[in-house]
Amino acid sequence: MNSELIQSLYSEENILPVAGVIAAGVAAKLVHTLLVWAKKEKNEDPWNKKGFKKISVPSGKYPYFGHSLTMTDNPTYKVEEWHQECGPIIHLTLGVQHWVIVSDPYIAHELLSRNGVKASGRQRHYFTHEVYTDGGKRGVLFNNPGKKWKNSRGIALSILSPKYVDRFTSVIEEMADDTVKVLKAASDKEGGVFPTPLLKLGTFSAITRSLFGKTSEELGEETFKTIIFTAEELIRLAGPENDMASFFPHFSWIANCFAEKSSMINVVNNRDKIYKKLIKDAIEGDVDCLAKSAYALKDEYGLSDIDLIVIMSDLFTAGGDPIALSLSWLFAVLPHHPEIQKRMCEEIDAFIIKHGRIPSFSDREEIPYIIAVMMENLRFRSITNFGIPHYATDDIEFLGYFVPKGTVIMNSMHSMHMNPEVYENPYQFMPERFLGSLRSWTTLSRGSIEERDMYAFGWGRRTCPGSHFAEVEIFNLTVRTLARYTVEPTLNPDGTPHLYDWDVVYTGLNLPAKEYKVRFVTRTDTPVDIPL
Ligand code: HEM
Repeated sequence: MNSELIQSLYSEENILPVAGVIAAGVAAKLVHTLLVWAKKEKNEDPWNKKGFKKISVPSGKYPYFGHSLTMTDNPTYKVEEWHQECGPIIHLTLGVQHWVIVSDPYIAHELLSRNGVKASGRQRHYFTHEVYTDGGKRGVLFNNPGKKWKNSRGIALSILSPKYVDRFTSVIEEMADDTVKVLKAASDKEGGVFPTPLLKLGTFSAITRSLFGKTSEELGEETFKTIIFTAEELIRLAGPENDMASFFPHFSWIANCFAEKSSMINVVNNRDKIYKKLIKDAIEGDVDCLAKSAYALKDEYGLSDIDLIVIMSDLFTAGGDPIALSLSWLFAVLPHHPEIQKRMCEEIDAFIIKHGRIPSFSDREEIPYIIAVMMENLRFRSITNFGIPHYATDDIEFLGYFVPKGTVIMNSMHSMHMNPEVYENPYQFMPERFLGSLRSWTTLSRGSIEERDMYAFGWGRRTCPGSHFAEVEIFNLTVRTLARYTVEPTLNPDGTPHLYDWDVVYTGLNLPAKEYKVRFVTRTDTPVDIPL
């Protein structure tokens, strides 16, 4: 939550404008608003329904503004604190919105998966609902469940399934090599590199190649930049800061002054123009790509050209950032654990000695330690705060609790992955905890709760459809880096290592690593030379 904006809603400057008459009017409206709200609060309290357990309300709740004034700029840590105070299920209020947040996987499963029919909505947000999905009519990411969403998600699940994605194995491997090459060159040039931006370019390029048959170079700098900018703007505009009226509807007149309506319209216009051309070029071109497959399925799923545009934009937007952020966390963590890195390199070397080549994704069972490190990395640094919030489209009764219709339901991803009831020594990076767990991320995230041991891909009917693509990309970039290089701390002027602390930057939906630098150092102990 943007605390400056919230503070400004509270500030005298905003609440009592200078002109006396306006001030009186505003004050009267404010009093009226608070009276109406107080009366409503008193009359109806579904949160204290008889016969149900009460969901704990953390400290720091103020009249009307609820917890919004105590929610810090980094809600991940604040929510973790609140879970420590109140337990694994908490009830926050932010203005008129009620949020239930869960840090226990079994409770999340009961609420979000077993009650999936009622708990799989997306909240009405001015930008995502009215503008981006054209009134809730299109796409996968922000659309509400219904026939259109089911069919859009059906197409996404089909084209992102192993059957389709594995057609691009060699392309994804080649593109991973390109990214590794760029990282190494940047590291050599400056004596260290902050990998996130280059990883983003690499993964966005792999996605455009798989979706539309064109790499970033083939698309041209201008178009590639516009796609990335559009995706990043979209994520920014989808944040709660841009929907203050739905938190504080009585103050929508102030919130409207802050709303960036023209940016919202621009983003959607850009989206339509770019993706229309990308899809057209893809279906007319000779190169195999996922947009072509989606186009071929379009009629069967009863979807129009504009539906396809929104689906493609959803996939690009949801897919690029998390892969790069997760890899960036891995490269931030590895220099702190040379013993882990050594074991990863030894495993890759043993595979290369046996097979004479770098492992492919289909060889994953032969390199179980690397698979365990990738899992531990997703657990140790969740790349989203709360996944994508769900919304109760009906009243839900579960495990003796009652969650009223209209509640925003979230899984506190970080708190869940750091829950000591679930993971031993959760603050330690310990890949061993996942050794022996060789199931793919897709099987894991869609499997039974008893079999799940990592929760990064969300819940129930809305589970991430891109988990296979993500796993293949992260696998290839990890293996193809460590087959040639180790990830080392940068050096201080006196030659001593400079290890960066790892910390997060809060950016709304995602949790990237704060800027750090590492060196990619050529290994001298590889069994054979694997040129790039
Ligand atoms: C490490 C990488 C990734 C992580 C951790 C991740 C995580 C998530 C999470 C937590 C959700 C929300 C699930 C929920 O609402 O319960 C989600 C949704 C989604 N993800 Fe991913 N994701 C990743 C990569 C990808 C990729 C590569 C793609 C596509 C190419 C993708 C496409 C989507 C889409 C379209 C949705 C919306 C699904 C819906 O609302 O029904 N994701 N992802």
